[in-house]
Amino acid sequence: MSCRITTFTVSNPNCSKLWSKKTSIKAFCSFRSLRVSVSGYPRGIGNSLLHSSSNSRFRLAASLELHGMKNEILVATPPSDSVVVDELKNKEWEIGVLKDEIAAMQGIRIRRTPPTGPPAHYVGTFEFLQNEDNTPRNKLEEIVWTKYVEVKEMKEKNALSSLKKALDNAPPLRDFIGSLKESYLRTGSPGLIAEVKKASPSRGVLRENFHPVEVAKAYEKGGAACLSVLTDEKYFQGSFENLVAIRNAGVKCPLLCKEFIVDAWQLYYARTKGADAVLLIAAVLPDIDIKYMLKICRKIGLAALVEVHDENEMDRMLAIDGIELIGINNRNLETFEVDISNTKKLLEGERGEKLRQKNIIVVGESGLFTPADIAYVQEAGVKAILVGESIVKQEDPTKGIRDLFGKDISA
Ligand SMILES: O=C(O)c1ccccc1NCC(=O)[C@H](O)[C@H](O)COP(=O)(O)O
Repeated sequence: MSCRITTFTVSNPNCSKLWSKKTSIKAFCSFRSLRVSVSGYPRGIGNSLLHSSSNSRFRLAASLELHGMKNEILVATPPSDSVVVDELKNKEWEIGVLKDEIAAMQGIRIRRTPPTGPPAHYVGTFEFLQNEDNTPRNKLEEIVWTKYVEVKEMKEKNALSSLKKALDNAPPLRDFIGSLKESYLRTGSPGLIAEVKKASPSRGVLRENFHPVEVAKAYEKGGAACLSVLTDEKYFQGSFENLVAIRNAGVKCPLLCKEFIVDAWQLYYARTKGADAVLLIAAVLPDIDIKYMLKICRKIGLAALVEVHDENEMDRMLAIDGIELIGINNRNLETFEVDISNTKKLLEGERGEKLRQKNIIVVGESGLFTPADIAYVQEAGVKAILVGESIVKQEDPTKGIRDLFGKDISA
């Protein structure tokens, strides 16, 4: 597929002598990524604009027509010592775009990277100005794009090799799934994963005077089997400091690191910070990533809560071996619509049968406020629930748990 360049200017006088009237530019697209090649360029420099940039410095402004859309592109050639790094970044981005193509084939709508270029704040060889296709289509996609950049930066500060070494000193693992099962047997009600969550994109701030350790202790006192700790800062006002603080405060409930995992590096990071379990979202991760991440979780001892929201995601996860815990989210993370009948819908018929055959524990997630809600999802087949808003908002979260179940589940 080729693209037409409608205008270009060479704006750096230092390199203008390298250009002759004969110079022409072609742009090629593969998987919607862009390659620019230059002909009529002096010999020995090569005809790829990117590769030749190590020998000269110049800027090229071009307006490209791509898929019938105008894209304003600024190609800024950096000093030669950063060319390799930038080319690697571009390659990484191209791989991300390719992965998105594969994910789309599995019905995944969330794109991991902006399709027409790296995010606007990305500074590399290509700097694409914002256009419609480069804007996240919904909040979940925005969170994922932000997380992708965030994780890249974190990885630069904490190499995987150091994280692997740090695993030796990580706090001892607690049995996340075992605790849910034990609670279900003991209380006859779904085991509670109580969420330590200050705010959310759909509900804003849920608890003004938020003291994560106090909330965690109150949940434990109220009979929670496990805790879910939000670690995302930008959208949930959570943090890894909260996770560490709760762990260090002597809370015994196993901890789920509630994070948007887009890279296996995050699994190691979560473990070094004291997590016993992680969340893998099927709407975000293609099957190949889920399988790979499950393998790593097993290797480092983390339990994995695999979250689905619709039939397609449930069927994809039922086809993957080794999943022990599936969460059905009643909240659509693209629209924020909450409907607890989603849990029932996904547990009906063959799907429910298959889940039972595979001994998978199902967790009902989001939008649970009353004993009637708990009874409804339990009747549908869940043996555990994940609850945030209805209990974190209560002045006394211990009492919040009692009110939610309509009974004391602590004894
Ligand atoms: O809660 C949100 O607004 C949200 C937005 C985007 C992605 C994820 C989001 N929430 C994660 C959850 O699903 C909930 O925190 C969790 O299931 C508890 O739900 P709730 O009891 O309704 O607070």
